Amino acid sequence: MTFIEKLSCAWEKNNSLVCVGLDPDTERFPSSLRDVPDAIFQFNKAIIDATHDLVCAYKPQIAYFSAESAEDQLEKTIQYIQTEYPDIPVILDSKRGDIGSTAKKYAVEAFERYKADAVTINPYLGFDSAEPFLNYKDKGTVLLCRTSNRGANDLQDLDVGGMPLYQKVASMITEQWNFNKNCMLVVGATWPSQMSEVREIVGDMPFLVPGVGAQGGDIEALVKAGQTANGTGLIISSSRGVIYASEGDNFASAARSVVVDLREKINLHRN
Ligand SMILES: O=C(O)c1cc(=O)[nH]c(=O)n1[C@@H]1O[C@H](COP(=O)(O)O)[C@@H](O)[C@H]1O
Repeated sequence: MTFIEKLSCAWEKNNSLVCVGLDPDTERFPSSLRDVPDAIFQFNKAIIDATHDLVCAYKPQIAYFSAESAEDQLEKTIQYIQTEYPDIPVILDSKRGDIGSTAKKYAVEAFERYKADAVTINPYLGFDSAEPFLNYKDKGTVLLCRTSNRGANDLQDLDVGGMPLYQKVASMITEQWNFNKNCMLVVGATWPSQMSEVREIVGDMPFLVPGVGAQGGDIEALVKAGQTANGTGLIISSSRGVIYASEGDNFASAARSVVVDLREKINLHRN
């Protein structure tokens, strides 16, 4: 099964466009997890067990693991999802981007070491930097297009021959990079009008949409701007707003409540 097929099944099975971002910051863990040797894995496991029937994907962010020398707990987290909840795809957020020879190794890291179903990458080194990822036909490659942060417009809006750079990125990926139909784009929830412009360019290509919750993206606006005709096409990701809904021992049940609410708010505006 390809990544896109797995994602489509998860959208349908859980009636959900919600992705939970796993950005485990040990300083925000409840005191009961403070001196536990595999605390990061235990934290993630509790969040995953509490939300697996409500989501279409999980997105672990690699920096939260590597900063703590805890790559083994990233491997364990991905393996746990794939064993216990094999219908839910895992998007590794590592935003890699380098010359082809190095990119090959990054692709091996994402798809063979971590066995992620999809990975985020940075397209700004051009096609040869993305190709090693795109050649994994059954895996997904998520390319930065219009990021959610305030500084997104510093470079991504620059005029490149009559159109902003993010639109050029969107059309180049659609026309030239998507030969295995495994590309997706990051389009931040905080930019609904840019999101509808990108949707016009790319047809039904799925968007990874970070920026709801802690970054304040407007759910109604983004769903209306980004969904496809059949009410899907979006992987709407929230990390801090979900996983730190409570910093006490009830963090997992608090996370579940937030995801229930988020899924409902999103579904209200789907076609
Ligand atoms: O690729 C991403 O996931 C990403 C792209 C983007 O434009 N903005 C963005 O916030 N992200 C990631 O999405 C997550 C957002 O976290 P919260 O703001 O806590 O929901 C972080 O892991 C970011 O690294």
